[in-house]
Amino acid sequence: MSADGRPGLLVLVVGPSGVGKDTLIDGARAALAHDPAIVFPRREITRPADAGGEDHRPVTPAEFRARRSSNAYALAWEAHGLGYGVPATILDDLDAGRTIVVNVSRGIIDTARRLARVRVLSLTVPAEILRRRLAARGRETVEDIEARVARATAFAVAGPDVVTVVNDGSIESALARVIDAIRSDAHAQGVSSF
Ligand SMILES: Nc1ncnc2c1ncn2[C@@H]1O[C@H](COP(=O)(O)OP(=O)(O)OP(=O)(O)O)[C@@H](O)[C@H]1O
Ligand SMILES: O=P(O)(O)OC[C@H]1O[C@H](OP(=O)(O)O)[C@H](O)[C@@H]1O
Repeated sequence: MSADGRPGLLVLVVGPSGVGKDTLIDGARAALAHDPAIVFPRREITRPADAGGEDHRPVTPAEFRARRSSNAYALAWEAHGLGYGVPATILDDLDAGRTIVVNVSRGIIDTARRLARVRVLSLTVPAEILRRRLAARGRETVEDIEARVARATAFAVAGPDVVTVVNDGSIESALARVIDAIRSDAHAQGVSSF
């Protein structure tokens, strides 16, 4: 149980843009769909619904600001010129002892640690692979891709609750590691490379 008494577990999937967070979360969601104790919340983002990528709830910048100030988000941040919010309903799930799995900015890890017991899944790959993956994904312009690669090293992710997964091999091998880390309730630690 966390210091604030919430019995659930908050699994934060973090890492630079293009590292594979959404891909691995999608795979884990499909593999764990039978388990009602594991929740994959839908993020709210100031990005059009048809931009590609995850199934998010699109909000306007004004709506994002209003919802953020009325505490509709348990976690909220801005990155890449966009606003992101994780709905406050995750707090009810954490109170009920569920496991939440969500893609968040590396910048809000400490804030999340004050909400509940946290396990950080820190995904990494070398910058050249990031650039190649972002270009192949095709959602951003060349300028945006360079800005995202530059941001890759903007944060240090550290702590006893961090599990590092190097996603430079097959998606399947990284997914197996991610699913293990979501399911195992003991605090796993260390680095796995595939
Ligand atoms: N192990 C892998 N091998 C090859 N390609 C991969 C691997 N993991 C992810 N990819 C590909 O890399 C691209 C980026 O992955 P994804 O969109 O999941 O990254 P992300 O971390 O969620 O990025 P962002 O933060 O920008 O949303 C996708 O096209 C995905 O298919
Ligand atoms: O660099 P940091 O702050 O860790 O990550 C910032 C954001 O980058 C990605 O955004 P997107 O889904 O590509 O728009 C992640 O989802 C995260 O919200």
